[in-house]
Amino acid sequence: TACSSKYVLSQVHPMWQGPLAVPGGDRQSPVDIVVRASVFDSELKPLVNNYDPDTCQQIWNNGYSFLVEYDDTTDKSTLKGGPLQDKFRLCQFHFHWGESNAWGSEHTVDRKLFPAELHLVHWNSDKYSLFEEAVMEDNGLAVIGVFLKVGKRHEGLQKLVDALPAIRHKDSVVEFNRFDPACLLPSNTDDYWTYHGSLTTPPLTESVTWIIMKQHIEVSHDQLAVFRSLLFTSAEEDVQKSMVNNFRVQQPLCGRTVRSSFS
Ligand SMILES: N/C(=N\S(N)(=O)=O)N1CCCC1
Ligand SMILES: [Zn+2]
Repeated sequence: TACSSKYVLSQVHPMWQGPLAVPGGDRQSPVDIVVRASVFDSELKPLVNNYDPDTCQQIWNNGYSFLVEYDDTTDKSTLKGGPLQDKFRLCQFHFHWGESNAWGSEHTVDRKLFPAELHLVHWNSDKYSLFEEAVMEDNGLAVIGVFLKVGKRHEGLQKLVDALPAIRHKDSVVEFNRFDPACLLPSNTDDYWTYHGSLTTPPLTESVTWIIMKQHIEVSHDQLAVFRSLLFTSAEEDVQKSMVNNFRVQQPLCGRTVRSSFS
């Protein structure tokens, strides 16, 4: 099976040229969270997010998603608690979404797909001094996943949506300041699932402690439509391609246990 081979060839993904061999390959992401198979762990603590809006630096289109990047040269925007033993620094957040509201998330809950998923990427600053180091280590990264549903307009998201037309093309970047990513978290961050997995885009390294929020956030149809107005392609390319369906196919659990912080 895909779990036993030393090198698993991840599915040929339309966004990346050709199959990608992944070292190990038995703790890949994303996965389907089977609620009835998740194990309640009373040792799991509440998350402690401490984000400083002043560390927000820029928003840019990297040709796969759009990223909001934070200054991670000091411990100003941090995550600790939850399943984590160390302190982690926020370096960026980004989203994955579909061409329609029927799909778009990377993780699923009992096979339920959401129209989009937010990822807040942090790296272990107690153990490493750079993201590039941490990304290679099995306790190097922590990513918070939040599901998006279509409903009422998200006021906090609108500032970000208004910046997107300026970064329509791949490699475009604009300055973006004073954005507090905590406004994108659901009201309840005590209830989450957690498991050990990987990055869902290259380098696909198996260095991520995933923390998936049970409670989703709501954004409006129009806000999501602006995500879909972004392009995978740079301004120079003659064929423009809409940035949609930028999610990875689900990966085998390979015997991993998904724990829950709630019963
Ligand atoms: N794939 C990633 N994050 S994700 N989708 O696994 O959260 N990243 C690639 C390099 C920096 C973050
Ligand atoms: Zn992601």
